[in-house]
Amino acid sequence: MKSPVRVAVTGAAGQIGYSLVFRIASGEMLGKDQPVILQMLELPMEKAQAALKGVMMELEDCAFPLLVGMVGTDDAEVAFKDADVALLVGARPRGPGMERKDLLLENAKIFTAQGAALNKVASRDVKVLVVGNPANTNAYIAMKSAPDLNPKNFTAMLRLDHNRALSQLAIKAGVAVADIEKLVVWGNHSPTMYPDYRFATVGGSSLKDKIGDESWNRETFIPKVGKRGAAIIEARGLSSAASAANAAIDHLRDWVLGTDGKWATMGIPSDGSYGIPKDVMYGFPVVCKDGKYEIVSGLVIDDYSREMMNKTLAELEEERAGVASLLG
Ligand SMILES: NC(=O)c1ccc[n+]([C@@H]2O[C@H](COP(=O)([O-])OP(=O)(O)OC[C@H]3O[C@@H](n4cnc5c(N)ncnc54)[C@H](O)[C@@H]3O)[C@@H](O)[C@H]2O)c1
Ligand SMILES: O=C(O)C[C@H](O)C(=O)O
Repeated sequence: MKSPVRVAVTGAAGQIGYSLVFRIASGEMLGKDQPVILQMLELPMEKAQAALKGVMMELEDCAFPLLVGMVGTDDAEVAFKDADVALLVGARPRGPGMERKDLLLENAKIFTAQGAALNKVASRDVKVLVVGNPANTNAYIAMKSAPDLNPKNFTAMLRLDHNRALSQLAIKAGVAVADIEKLVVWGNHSPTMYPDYRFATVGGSSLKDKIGDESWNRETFIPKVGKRGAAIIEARGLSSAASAANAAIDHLRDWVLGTDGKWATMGIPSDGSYGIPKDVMYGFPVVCKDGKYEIVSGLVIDDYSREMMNKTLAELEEERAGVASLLG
């Protein structure tokens, strides 16, 4: 029996949390042979704590063999104590008519405090995924608030965008999602993101050539993926939850267990690759192995792609400037 992994989840009683914690406890994220201890954080308000208690009762009622411990708390230092994995989901979601960046200052304070708590009590190898919006900038804030942890331990969720793009491409090309490889979504988790299938293959040949429709790429595909979150809010009256939880599971599973040479998209602090300034939390194509990610290098960036990558970069830099005063 492997020793248990401590998984912290913030906002565990929220919509995404409710779709997420049961799948973590069932072994879908870290493997069917990996015991887990769930350390769940919720706001100190009575209603949030009562809801968390209810989630924990349901977790108990599932009798998951891999769930060997549970903590429910309103104290970040308790939730993050010795955490090997931390999913930072808890934040205010946007409603109809709002952009993700409207949440910037409101949510920034949460991630400053949580970054500091991770810095203080989490495992030195903790793998952090920020889901709460604006996810890239929140991840940047948490990273900067945890000076004793390796910045590479902090990531932002672009995987939902990656998965959305995969499905749209599969539908357009009439192929199976599972047969598409080498897709990337560059930049920010916002409508400026750049889903890029220039390198994508299906059964080893070019997906771009198979689709052969550049105006669909620019006028339909890119905006559709970029605005999918808003379309879900419009349709459901609530932001995406099950698909977001699913993407979080995919992101961490790939990071921990590896991608077997395949590409995934992760929001990570730039190392300067592709002209993206160091430390900007940006969506890159990565390959994961042995619990580490590496940026896929050597991709040719054409003029249109450069323009798109710069546009999403400019937005991230603007968001970063907007929270600079909080980072001291
Ligand atoms: N990156 C992505 O792809 C993606 C996708 C979907 C949603 N999101 C974002 O995820 C976040 C959560 O969405 P949701 O639909 O689950 O929202 P929700 O309101 O249903 O749940 C959020 C939960 O977090 C809790 N919470 C708020 N502040 C907290 C704090 N400081 N500490 C601990 N818990 C806290 C709330 O009590 C609530 O239970 C939102 O910011 C949303 O915009 C991101
Ligand atoms: O769009 C949102 O506000 C929620 C989430 O980021 C999404 O992409 O579905």
